[in-house]
Amino acid sequence: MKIAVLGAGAWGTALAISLAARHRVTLWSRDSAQVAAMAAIRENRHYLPGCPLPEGLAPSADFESALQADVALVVTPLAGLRETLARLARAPVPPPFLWACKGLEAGTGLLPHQVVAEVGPGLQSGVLTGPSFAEEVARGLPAAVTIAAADGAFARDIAQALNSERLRLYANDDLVGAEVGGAVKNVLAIACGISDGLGLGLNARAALVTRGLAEITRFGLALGARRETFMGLAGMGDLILTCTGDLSRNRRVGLALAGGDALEAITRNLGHVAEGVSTAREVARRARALEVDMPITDAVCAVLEGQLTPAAAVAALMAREPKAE
Ligand SMILES: NC(=O)C1=CN([C@@H]2O[C@H](COP(=O)(O)OP(=O)(O)OC[C@H]3O[C@@H](n4cnc5c(N)ncnc54)[C@H](O)[C@@H]3O)[C@@H](O)[C@H]2O)C=CC1
Ligand SMILES: O=C(CO)COP(=O)(O)O
Repeated sequence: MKIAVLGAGAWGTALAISLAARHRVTLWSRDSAQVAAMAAIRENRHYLPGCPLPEGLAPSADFESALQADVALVVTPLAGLRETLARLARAPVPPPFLWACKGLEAGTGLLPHQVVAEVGPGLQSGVLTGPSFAEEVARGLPAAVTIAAADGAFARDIAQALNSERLRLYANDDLVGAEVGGAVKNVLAIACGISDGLGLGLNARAALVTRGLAEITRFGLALGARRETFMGLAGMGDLILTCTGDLSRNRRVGLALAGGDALEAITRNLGHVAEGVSTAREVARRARALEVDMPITDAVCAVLEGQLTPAAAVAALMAREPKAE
């Protein structure tokens, strides 16, 4: 197959490396200097250092040529999804596509498939999501993720076509559930980073992961998701990975907040996107409108907005009235 990966950050590069073992892959970046450097040194030194680009992977700054493919993967941060899709939709023959960004769009609070419905209507598409740190996928370590699409047959076909012995792909037709799992786990990873950074222990972390899953589930059900999706890779799988794995940028944001660093400096020094930072506010806003109770998300928002210190946010969570589980 010919595959276009649109977006050459850590995750786009890792997916391109993994897929290039069996397919011809073009890795598009909007930054032509980055493309020239990747072509010369066969490595994406800023976003994924130490992971060689294999032969079947061609870096490119030519969006239109890259799109002459059987399938495209949009792997920009969520903030770039709308403009990238608008360009894709203008192609003479737009290919079917997957997006791999996680979150709710800043300002609109839309899930990615709702952005897709506004800019890329009528095209076959779905989300690729689940527990998958870029560095591990690029090194060829085993991972399993989900492709979810409203059209379950499309999800199954594309999962079959892209599946490999390194990256196992499951299919799902619960698009909303898959997206909610991937979006909200980043907010909860910030919470776990805060808790671990404050030295609150393993019991506290297990409580946050478990009650966090309850928040994800309540929010997802209110948006029309299926409960069982949250027990799968896109739900519990990604939540556990991101809340406990130090490769997570969102978790690292929480750790640094607990250490007293300012949010602006943390995100500047990270060198990568941490989607939970902007998604937290959007989840809290939509949850309020839906009358869904999300106390951990609210506490993360209060810390991110500087209304509470990390320690005060934990104290506020623990001071809540006992309730039925
Ligand atoms: N890194 C990981 O392990 C994983 C990341 N993701 C998700 O994938 C998405 C991308 O993440 P990363 O690649 O890790 O981010 P990153 O911060 O490593 O790289 C982002 C890349 O996107 C480019 N970019 C930014 N805005 C753009 C735009 N408007 N148009 C085109 N390119 C643009 C940047 O120049 C950069 O190359 C995020 O939504 C993230 O949550 C999902 C699974 C795993
Ligand atoms: O989504 C991810 C793993 O599945 C990556 O998480 P971070 O963006 O927190 O690094």
